[in-house]
Amino acid sequence: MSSKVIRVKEICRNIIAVGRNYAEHAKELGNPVPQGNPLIFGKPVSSIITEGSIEIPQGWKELHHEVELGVVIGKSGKFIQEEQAMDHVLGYVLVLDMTARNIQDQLKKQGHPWFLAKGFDTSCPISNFICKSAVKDVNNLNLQLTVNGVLKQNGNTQDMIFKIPNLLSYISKYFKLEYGDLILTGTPSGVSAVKHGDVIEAKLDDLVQMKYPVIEHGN
Ligand SMILES: O=C(O)/C=C/C(=O)CC(=O)C(=O)O
Ligand SMILES: [Mg+2]
Repeated sequence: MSSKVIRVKEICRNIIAVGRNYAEHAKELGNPVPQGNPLIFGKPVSSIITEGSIEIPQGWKELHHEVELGVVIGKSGKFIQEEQAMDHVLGYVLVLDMTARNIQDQLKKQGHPWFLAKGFDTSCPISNFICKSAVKDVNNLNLQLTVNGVLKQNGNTQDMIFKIPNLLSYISKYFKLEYGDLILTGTPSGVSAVKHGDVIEAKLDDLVQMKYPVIEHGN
């Protein structure tokens, strides 16, 4: 499998995202750290981009970057046991869970879903695929993100509250995981707003890096 190029955008049929999975990020937004079960939400597959620009819808003011480890499912499964969960992983991608924070805050106040704030076109830029066998320890991967060369996020997967086997086991109780599905595992602290003309660069250890310019419609 390692020699095969996997195009995640072409095989992905469902994106399931985890929120508040790093305590420092939950705290920086004034949110409680999840107790018991992970916080789950969705993004549409149409939000994935693999090249081009992140496009801010016209007039949106507070678009935050969230760098995250994405897990790509290789084997379908329902009610996956934690002990077998890693057998269902094909590999990984680096992901930006772009989030319109002010819109998310309004939606939260109204008790509405976050879908608009997190699911608009271009809100899920991803890197090239990384084969599972290329990753020595998925629980010790550095996630870094810069905006215009300035370091904003610098986290490590060792700080995830819910680790990958736990997440896959929990999610698969309610959603049958299929080949190509993408699981976003949450962002470390340091999220901040970007604007037209900014350039976001992110890297996952020395495994992969990616670069996305930001544009706003109407500029
Ligand atoms: O609850 C909030 O205000 C915000 C939560 C998130 O955006 C969660 C994430 O997407 C994350 O932690 O990565
Ligand atoms: Mg996120």
